Parts: sequence; C-alpha cells; structure tokens
Amino acid sequence: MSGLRIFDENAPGAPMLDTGDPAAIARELGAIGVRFERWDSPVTLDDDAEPEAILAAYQPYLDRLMGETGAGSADVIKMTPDHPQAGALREKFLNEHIHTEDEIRFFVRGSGHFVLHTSGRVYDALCTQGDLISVPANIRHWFDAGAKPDFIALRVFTDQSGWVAHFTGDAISAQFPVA
Ligand SMILES: CSCCC(=O)C(=O)O
Ligand SMILES: [Fe+2]
Ligand code: NI
Repeated sequence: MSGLRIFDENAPGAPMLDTGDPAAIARELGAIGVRFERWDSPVTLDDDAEPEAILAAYQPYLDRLMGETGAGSADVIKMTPDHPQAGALREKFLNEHIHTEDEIRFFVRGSGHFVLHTSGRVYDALCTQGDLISVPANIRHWFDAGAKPDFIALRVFTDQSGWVAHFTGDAISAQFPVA
C-alpha cells in the first residue's frame, strides 16, 4: 500500500502525519507542488517482460505525460534484489539531490520511497505499483528501495541529457532511514 509520513526535519522517528489514504497523500504532496496519482492501469505484463515491451505497453500513458509536460524521452528502470549494481545504485539515489527538470516516475511493479525535503519538513512517500509521482525541479529529495530493491518504474525525461543530479552535500538522508 502506498503511504506518506511527514516529519519535522529535526525530528526523525516522530512523524507528524502517517497516512495510507491515497487522497490524503495526493493532497499533502500537492501542497508542496508534487503530483501524486494512483493509476488503474489495464496493462498486464509478464514478470520477465523486456524494457521495450514495457515501454510499448505503456506508450499511450507515456504519450499523455510527455504531451502534458513537453517531455522528450522515457526509459525503464528495473531493480531486482540480486541486481549486481543494487548497492551502487542505492548509494547514488540515497544522497540528497535536485534536478533541473521534474522527476516523473510511474511504478509498474514493486515499490520505493521518494523522500522530499522542503520547508523544514521531510516527506517520505512510499510509492507502489500503479503510482505516478512527479517531483518538481529543484526540490531536494532522495530515493531508497532498500538493500533488496524490487521494482520496475518508468522514467520520463524532459532534458535531453537523461538523469542528471546535483547533490546538495546535506547528509540528512542518513537521519531518516526509510527502507
Ligand atoms: C524510481 S527511479 C530512481 C530514483 C531517481 O531517479 C532519483 O532519485 O532521481
Ligand atoms: Fe532524483
Ligand atoms: Ni532543511
């Protein structure tokens, strides 16, 4: 189940809000400019579907997203618990960073935490299968799917250069273990 916990940035371990209600999640995230939607996708895929097949199956949805945002490209990120780069990729996403474009992700399968840091608060959004999240450009955030990551997500890029992160150097993610 999707979830949202909101903390004061100085009070890890004491959430001021903890909800699994999709409408509340969308409302709270919407208040900081983050789009969150649950999609009832009729697409069904084999467990071993290739990225090309996943992209093709979701093409109508991707076209809609790209049309709305003017975005240019999409890819598939698939993490499995035994992925040889699981540890390295975890480290890469786990440090607080920003992007100069919106971070648009759709969870085809599995789950992961997007953690947003803004206005003195930390928002831990647990995204699960069927969730669309769009994190606006320049919002500080990190991502964690744990030591045994298990998810497939679509990534939509507006920037031709693909995934580019600017790390803030703030070690706050170490204070907020989420996965
Ligand atoms: C679910 S996509 C991996 C996370 C990511 O792209 C990011 O934090 O920038
Ligand atoms: Fe990011
Ligand atoms: Ni802060």
